[in-house]
Amino acid sequence: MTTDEIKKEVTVPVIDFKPFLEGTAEGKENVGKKMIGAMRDIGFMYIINHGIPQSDQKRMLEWSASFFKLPDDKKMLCEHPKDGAHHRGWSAIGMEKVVQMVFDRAKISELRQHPDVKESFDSGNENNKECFNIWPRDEDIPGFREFCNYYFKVCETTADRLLRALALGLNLDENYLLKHHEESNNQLRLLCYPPTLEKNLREGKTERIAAHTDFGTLTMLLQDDCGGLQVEKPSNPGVFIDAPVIPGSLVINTGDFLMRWSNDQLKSTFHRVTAPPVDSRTGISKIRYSIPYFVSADRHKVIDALPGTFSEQNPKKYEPITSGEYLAKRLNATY
Ligand SMILES: O=C(O)CCC(=O)C(=O)O
Ligand SMILES: [Fe+2]
Repeated sequence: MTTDEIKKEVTVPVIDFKPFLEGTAEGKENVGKKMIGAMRDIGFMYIINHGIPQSDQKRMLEWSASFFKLPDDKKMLCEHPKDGAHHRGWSAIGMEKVVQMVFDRAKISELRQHPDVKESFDSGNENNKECFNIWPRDEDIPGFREFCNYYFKVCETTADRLLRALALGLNLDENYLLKHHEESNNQLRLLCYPPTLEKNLREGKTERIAAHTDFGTLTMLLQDDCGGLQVEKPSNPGVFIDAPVIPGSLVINTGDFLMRWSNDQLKSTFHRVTAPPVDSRTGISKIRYSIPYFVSADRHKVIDALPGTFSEQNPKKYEPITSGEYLAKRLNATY
């Protein structure tokens, strides 16, 4: 498929990353400008020709399916800690409720009465001793840990390239954003949404993932062919458009931290997962697998509004902050 053919079908822009990978100064800057344009307009984009082999994407989805098919007693051995800040390991259905900017305990409990119908498994940088990974036993799923770590690294390389493109698109030094992403604080999340009654999803009686924004710098999402991802129209709050599956692509979206860092010039947009656009004959939406990779900045480096995002007419809106301070506040409200 070419970008022109895809453009007719979708509203979230499709950006071809190939010119960046080819490496000419002009090609790299053009891609960066398009990405920044998408982040300013809608906060979401598809990236095609991002450099992650489709065979790796396919294998990661297969490993994810194998993991979620393990019996619960095996998955319990790598259970996500109760401490909300340690985002590693397996979360059973109903453990997590995505809660948007609510910090009041009573209110969070109330919202959790309608849990998101999903299971997840989180892993991160294998060398991080503080926020260590929590794996299933190797004998229960041999090769899983190795492949997750491999795919994590592949995503890391791609994330670094995206950050370089974005810096160029902002007329900054190519390494400007990378210098804030040296610790690899990223998170690989395997998600499994079990078969669910479409009627309940459409009527909002159950949620796959409720409308939310992501916390960090940016998210790179791989989705299987189920569908159901929707993105809020910035021009029309409350109205969501479908972000249909484009095989082999990555869906990239701005996170809240980058929005703040850009003095709100780049949008972190609400998105959710609901029933796929087309009704099935059974009335039951098939299982959905998706794999977001959350890119986060170094925890202890202070950020202030990016150069070029503020002026006398458009002053800085926020105090300087570290990513650690910012994320701690957000994560504690989710778990
Ligand atoms: O499952 C999806 O496609 C979306 C996941 C998502 O938005 C998230 O985990 O933040
Ligand atoms: Fe998200």
